Amino acid sequence: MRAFRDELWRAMDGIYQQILAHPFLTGLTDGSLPKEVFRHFVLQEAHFLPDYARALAACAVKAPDPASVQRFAADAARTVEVEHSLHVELLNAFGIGEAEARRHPAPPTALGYGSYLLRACHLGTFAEALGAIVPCYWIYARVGQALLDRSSPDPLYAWWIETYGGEEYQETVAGVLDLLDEVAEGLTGDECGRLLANATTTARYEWMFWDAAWRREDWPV
Ligand SMILES: Cc1ncc(CO)c(N)n1
Repeated sequence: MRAFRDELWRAMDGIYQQILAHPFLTGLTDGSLPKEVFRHFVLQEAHFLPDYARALAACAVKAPDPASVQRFAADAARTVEVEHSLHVELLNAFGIGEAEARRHPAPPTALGYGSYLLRACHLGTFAEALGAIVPCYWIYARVGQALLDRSSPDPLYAWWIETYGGEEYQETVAGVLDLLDEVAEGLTGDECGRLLANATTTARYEWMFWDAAWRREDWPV
C-alpha cells in the first residue's frame, strides 16, 4: 500500500518545484540574495512564528493520543523558544530591535498565512489541522535538504540552510509524517480531500511568503 504522505506530496510537488526555482532560494545558495531581502524575510518570520506556534498548540489540543499531544506541544514551545530567539539574534544582526519589529505592522502575506493556519487548526478536525500544518514542516525540511549540498558562501545564509537541512529538524519532520500516515488510515475519502486541500493552501502560502520577502511586501495603502 502507498503511504498517504506520497499523495500529500503529489498535491504540493508542483508548488514545491516553483519554490526551489524562486530567485529568493537560488539567491540564498549563490549568495547573491540582497541583505535587505533576507532582512525582510526575518521580519516576516518575527510576525509569523508566534501564530505558527499557536497553530501547533491548537494541533496539540486536538491530537488523538498523548504522544501526539506532546509532539505538537513540544514543537509549539520549540517554535517560541528556539526559532524565535534565533530570529531575535538575526534581527539584531540586521539592526532591527525587538520593539521595532513589533511596531512594524505584520506585512500582508505573513499576516494572511498565520491567520489561515490559525483558522484551519482551530475550526477544522484534527485531520484538517494536520493537512494545514504538515507542509510547514515538510517544505522547510525539503528546501533545507535540497540546499544543503550547495550551501551558501554567505555564513548567515549557510546557517539558515543548516538549521532546516540538519538532522535534528529532519527527524522532527519524519515523526510528523509517520503520524500523518497513521491518521490517514482512519479517514473517509471526503476527510482526505479536505486534508489535501488544506495542504495545497499552505504550500501556496509558503511560496507566497518567500515571494513577499523578495518583493519586500508591505501594505500598499
Ligand atoms: C514561513 C515559515 N514556514 C515554515 C517554517 C518552519 O518552521 C518557518 N519557520 N517559516
